[in-house]
Amino acid sequence: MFADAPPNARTIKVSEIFGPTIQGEGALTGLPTVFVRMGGCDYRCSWCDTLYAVDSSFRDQWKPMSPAAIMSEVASLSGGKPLLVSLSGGNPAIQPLGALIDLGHEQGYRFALETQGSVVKDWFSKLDNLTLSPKPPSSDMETDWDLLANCVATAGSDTETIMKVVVFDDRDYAYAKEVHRRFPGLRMYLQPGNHTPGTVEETEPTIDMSGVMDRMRWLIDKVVDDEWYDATVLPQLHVLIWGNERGV
Ligand SMILES: C[S@@+](CC[C@H](N)C(=O)[O-])C[C@H]1O[C@@H](n2cnc3c(N)ncnc32)[C@H](O)[C@@H]1O
Ligand SMILES: Nc1nc2[nH]cc(C(=O)O)c2c(=O)[nH]1
Ligand code: SF4
Ligand SMILES: [Mg+2]
Repeated sequence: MFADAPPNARTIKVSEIFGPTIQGEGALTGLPTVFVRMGGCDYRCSWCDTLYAVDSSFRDQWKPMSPAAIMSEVASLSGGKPLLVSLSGGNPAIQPLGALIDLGHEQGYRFALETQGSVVKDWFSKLDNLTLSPKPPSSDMETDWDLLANCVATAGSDTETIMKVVVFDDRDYAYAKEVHRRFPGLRMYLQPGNHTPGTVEETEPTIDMSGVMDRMRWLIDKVVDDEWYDATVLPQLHVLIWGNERGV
């Protein structure tokens, strides 16, 4: 299990590294990317689609890795050619990722990170792209608006920061509008929720694709009827292609 260096302050807990695939969500949708998924999360969203990187029963599958070991695996997947690396989780903001980003940048890679905005790190300013995905009411999580604003401020102007809100219902839609009201300068991405994301027992269940499509159509109608013309509505492209499959 501990093939890498023993855990220390710079060791990163990794659930999985996979790709290249396409980025399936948000502003970078369609771009070839290698994913590095960190283990552990300070949230527990009711509909989380990656419980294997959240629930502590999977902890022994999260491998402590050094930045060099992670970049070596990324390079072996990409054939040594620099590309976009997407850092996700779990909440990747819990991990010490500054040295990893520095090392990857030296080698020509670019870094995007997805986080809910509940933990702020000074290395956010090193990222090329930051996707903040604050959680709407259907998740059963509470938003700390000050922490979210702090994430935006810490990332600064050299990082391209966007907001991506998952929407299941009318209350979630109203929440997304509130995010936009508070952060009018940031592009808003609306992502329809997948209500069949799996459980701790079954991490790759059959997806209700027609239900996901129904929600996508409902969300498009909602945005158009509301004349919210600077919002971008996008499905989880990888989910449309591969359903709930892991590692794609
Ligand atoms: C699994 S999370 C990991 C990163 C971070 N913890 C976060 O939530 O932003 C990556 C993205 O997947 C979204 N997501 C998780 N479960 C989902 C579901 N059932 N339907 C649609 N999007 C989902 C999250 O909202 C987030 O935008
Ligand atoms: N292809 C692909 N795109 C993604 N965008 C965000 C993902 C995530 O789970 O964070 C994800 C993922 O797991 N796969
Ligand atoms: S914050 Fe992200 S990883 Fe954590 S439980 Fe919610 S969706 Fe899952
Ligand atoms: Mg996912």
